[in-house]
Amino acid sequence: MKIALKNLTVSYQRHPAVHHASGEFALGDATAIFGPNGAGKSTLLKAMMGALKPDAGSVELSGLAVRDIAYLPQQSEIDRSLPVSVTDLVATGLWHESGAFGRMGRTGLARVAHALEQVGLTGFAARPISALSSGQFQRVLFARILVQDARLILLDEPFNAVDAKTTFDLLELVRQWKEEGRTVIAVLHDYEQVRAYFPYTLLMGREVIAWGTTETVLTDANLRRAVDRTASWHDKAPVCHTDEEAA
Ligand SMILES: Nc1ncnc2c1ncn2[C@@H]1O[C@H](COP(=O)(O)OP(=O)(O)OP(=O)(O)O)[C@@H](O)[C@H]1O
Repeated sequence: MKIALKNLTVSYQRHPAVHHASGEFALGDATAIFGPNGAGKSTLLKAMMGALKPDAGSVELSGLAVRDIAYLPQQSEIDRSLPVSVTDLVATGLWHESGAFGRMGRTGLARVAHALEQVGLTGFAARPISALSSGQFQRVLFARILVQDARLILLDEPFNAVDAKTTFDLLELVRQWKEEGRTVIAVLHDYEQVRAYFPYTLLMGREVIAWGTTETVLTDANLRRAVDRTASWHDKAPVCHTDEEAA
């Protein structure tokens, strides 16, 4: 198995948001993607799960099938007005086993119930998702990841608008996933969370500013460079002429 970026450039209207990123993620461990607003962190995650097509370069996910990848978008990107229950939503994590419109058997129901128990939401199974608080909804999304049983877990700002207790409980799940040998890659803004739970960090500033162990990456000098690089890349940055075009 290998999870790597190879000279990856991802653009919006050909203006690069992630520029020539290369490197390899630590397998069976947790890596934080860190950097200022607009540094290209979400764009990178979306490219990794295949929602955005690279302009150049590639994401190498060898040894992983689509079903092995779980992706949690930012809460602001999820429509919570859908008339579905907590159980319905968590059960969508089983789609690769039951099919998109397949019936969930007794085992599936038991797995959903167990996942809800693990995230502290026993008793919430029948609630509509529209009636949950932000923190409860985030617990439901983590339960969905639990039933999906993915080997690669991509999380985009999973603790935004989530209280301290919920954040702590969900970070403990990240710790559990690491112990189970899963690879976790999360966009985070909280320095302390990164230092406590994420042994590796990829620091972005539209480009890779630094990538390695968290203590070597999160230095004042690197953080300053990430801010400077991001600020100098405004949205009218020149169209990226890729290496292929130049050749
Ligand atoms: N759908 C889009 N269309 C055009 N430009 C976009 C789009 N999404 C992001 N961008 C631009 O790409 C750049 C990187 O955005 P991205 O969301 O990846 O950054 P980020 O590091 O995740 O930021 P934040 O911490 O604020 O979430 C930003 O300058 C943004 O303006």
